[in-house]
Amino acid sequence: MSVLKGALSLLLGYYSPSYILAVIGAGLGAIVVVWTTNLLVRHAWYTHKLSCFSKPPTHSWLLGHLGQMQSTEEGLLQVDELVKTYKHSCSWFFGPFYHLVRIFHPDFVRPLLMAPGRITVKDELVYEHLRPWLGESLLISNGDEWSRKRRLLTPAFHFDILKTYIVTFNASTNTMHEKWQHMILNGTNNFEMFNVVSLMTLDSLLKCAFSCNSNCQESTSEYVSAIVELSDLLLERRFRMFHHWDWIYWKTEQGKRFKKALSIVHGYTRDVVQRRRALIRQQRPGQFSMAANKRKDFVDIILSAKDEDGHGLSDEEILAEANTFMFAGHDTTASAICWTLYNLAQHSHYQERCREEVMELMKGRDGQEIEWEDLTSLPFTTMCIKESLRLHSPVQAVTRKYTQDMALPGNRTVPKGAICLVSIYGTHHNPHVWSNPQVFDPMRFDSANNEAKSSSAFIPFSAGPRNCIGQKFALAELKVVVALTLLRFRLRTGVNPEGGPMVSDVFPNWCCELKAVCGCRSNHSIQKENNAIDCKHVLSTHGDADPVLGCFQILLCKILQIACVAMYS
Ligand code: HEM
Repeated sequence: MSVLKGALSLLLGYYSPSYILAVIGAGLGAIVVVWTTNLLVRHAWYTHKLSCFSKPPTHSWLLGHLGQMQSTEEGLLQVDELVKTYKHSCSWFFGPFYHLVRIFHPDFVRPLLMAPGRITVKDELVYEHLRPWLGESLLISNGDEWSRKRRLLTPAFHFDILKTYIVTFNASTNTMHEKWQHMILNGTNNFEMFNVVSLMTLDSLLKCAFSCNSNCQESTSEYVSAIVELSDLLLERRFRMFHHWDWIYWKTEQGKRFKKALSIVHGYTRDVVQRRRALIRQQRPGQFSMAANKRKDFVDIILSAKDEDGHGLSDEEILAEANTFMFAGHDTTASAICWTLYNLAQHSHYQERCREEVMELMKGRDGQEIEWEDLTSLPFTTMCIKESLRLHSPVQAVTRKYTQDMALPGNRTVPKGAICLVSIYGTHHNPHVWSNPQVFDPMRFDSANNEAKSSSAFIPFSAGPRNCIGQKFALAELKVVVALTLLRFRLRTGVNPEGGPMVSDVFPNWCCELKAVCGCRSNHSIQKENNAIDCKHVLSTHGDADPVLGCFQILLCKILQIACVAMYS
């Protein structure tokens, strides 16, 4: 500061203030001119390079499609129109700043998603806001750092580990169903299903990640509330233009709330990791099995992971991965569960067929526990889950950049550095790929059907080296929750108590009429006509109860997509 003052007084001794101001003004002007020229040259370069892609009409040559992409339901309907017109891809630009290629056909998706991890980069525009929460985690990192982490984390999602989580999925679902049951018995027949299911998936993840019984489904947990708050705030930030700049965001009320929730979440995870690390230090070398009677959780496994050189992850890295596990796993799975239940409520014949499949599986068993081996014995239910993931994919798009030019069919090239937006929603709704794409038809996934055969046509978990590491975890949980729900409850779309449309095409606020189904098949029959049930048992483990009609509202608009926004889908 004193140097600056000294220089200023020296200058003032030689030159008049107006002369100095003029020089500063000229300097600033020159910077603006250089910056603008650079921007316009870059804009012209990308416009030229991307001319091999069709371009939907723009507002102007400079502003392009700015303001045309919407983050709402209309935005998704717009994608439906886009895929009808452009078949596989098109180029977009937001002013002279961002140029992107939107991809929605398997032939174009494949080369991009299957490209080696070392040339694939997650672009900052979409993923940067996750960094304060997730740090340099698997989801965000790139290049060698990403491939080292992927190698170290893959064992945590091995079948042998996932098998042990099935008990947890059953237990968390039972807790949720007990809640539904109590609500029905207490005459509360309207509730928002997404929040309830979301708490259930958080409950499961906390048990699988940290062996933590948070009881978050029954009582409020500071940690879980903070995660929900962070998810909501992230979504909100995407839609407020000025909040994209950190130096503005951290000064806003939302930014302060974000920081507060962040300190709760990080404090909790750090505490778990440090305590577990201390426990390992206390044990003799080679003794790392935690306690023989304790099931290994996610933190145990990543604490013991070592690369070829014998190096493991640091505490900060483990913290980042544990936070990512919670972030990436809860809303996505909750959304997939809710959509599946919604689609089955809409199509009672499919619902009944799934229920019969589950009941057949459970025939003659004492309890109502779905086991690991059962997951392959629910073929039709699995087809319904997959069809839900196609029609309503929880993550609607992923974005990528590449460190080299990428060749696409028809002699097209995506220049290095351009943003590629792979629209999962667009690919799943593309009429050139799927016949009657808006129709819920589980038979598409019948093994005799060729429609879903192209692996890049069905990509709810993305594909290639950077696909979802948690997909088998998610599918296992989905099957357990859907199977147990159908075993115990009958779902039917009901009447919206607030009036207005029952359901919209993309993000439904739907009301579900809920009836209990008797689980103890051996003693009771279930009358199928008119959804009436003549059995007094509801959950065989929870005593007698009158099956009461229930109605609850589901709000799915709040789905937080992993690191991608509907805005770009
Ligand atoms: C139905 C549920 C789920 C869906 C639809 C889903 C979807 C996806 C998608 C589309 C990606 C790619 C994101 C991108 O490229 O930007 C992804 C990545 C990822 N997912 Fe999932 N996911 C689900 C559940 C889970 C669960 C349960 C976990 C963890 C327990 C998880 C952990 C991850 C991680 C760590 C990545 C980053 C992988 C990498 O970059 O190497 N996901 N997920």
